[in-house]
Amino acid sequence: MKIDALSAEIGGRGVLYDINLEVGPDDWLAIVGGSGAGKSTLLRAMIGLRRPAVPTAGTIDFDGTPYTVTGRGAARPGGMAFVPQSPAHGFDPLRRLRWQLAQLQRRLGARSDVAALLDTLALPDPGPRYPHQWSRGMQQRLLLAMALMGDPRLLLLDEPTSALDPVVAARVLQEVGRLAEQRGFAVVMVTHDLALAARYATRIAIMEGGRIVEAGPAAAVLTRPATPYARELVTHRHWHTAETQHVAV
Ligand SMILES: Nc1ncnc2c1ncn2[C@@H]1O[C@H](COP(=O)(O)OP(=O)(O)OP(=O)(O)O)[C@@H](O)[C@H]1O
Repeated sequence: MKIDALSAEIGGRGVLYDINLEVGPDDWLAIVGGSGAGKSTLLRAMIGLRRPAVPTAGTIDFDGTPYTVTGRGAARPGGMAFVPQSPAHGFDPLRRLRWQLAQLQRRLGARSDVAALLDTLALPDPGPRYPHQWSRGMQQRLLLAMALMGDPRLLLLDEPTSALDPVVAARVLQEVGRLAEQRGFAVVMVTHDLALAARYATRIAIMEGGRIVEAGPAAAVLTRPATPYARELVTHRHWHTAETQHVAV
């Protein structure tokens, strides 16, 4: 994916300014930054969602198919899957999980082995349960399984571990990494947690005030931060990165 000069606003107020970003087929990009920096807005723009933020400029090219994000009814190409931050935004609360899984399977055709995916993500068969009868963490993992059922080439994760305890979070992200390698998809992950980005991402983009203030290979951003905000984020930490072990800063 290549994003060129993307800007967006909510109710006339700018929330993204001149975003330029590339994600390669084998990348795991972490978008890091404080609350309100625009991380979720950027992720939503990537997948073509035009609410609440409306893109006002820019183009996005995915897999060689450029699409203008500003046009009305701008259609995004297939091949992307999005897992929202809150499971409440992913499920119909009044339908059994089993029914929701079956609907998706029907729509996609039998592209993935659902039982194997559930097993990989340490989930039982949902049986007759409704969404509220599963913990938020289980719901979030089920949304991830459902995103992977469509065999995406790009998986977009918004705060994927926010509902998970640290042990489960590590296991889930490890599985995502394994599946990404096995099935050949790229990952874009929004997170507050720079340690998480350091552990899994190959590239890191740091956002502040709707702008990307720094982006590059994870090891470079973590060891040689060029901007004051990035320096503040990474100072006095010992990071384990996907590329290097024990990068001492
Ligand atoms: N529904 C909304 N209505 C009005 N403003 C919004 C809405 N959603 C987001 N914003 C504003 O857009 C800006 C970017 O928000 P966004 O959620 O993208 O930030 P974020 O970096 O993902 O934050 P967080 O880490 O807290 O989720 C913020 O200033 C936020 O207040």
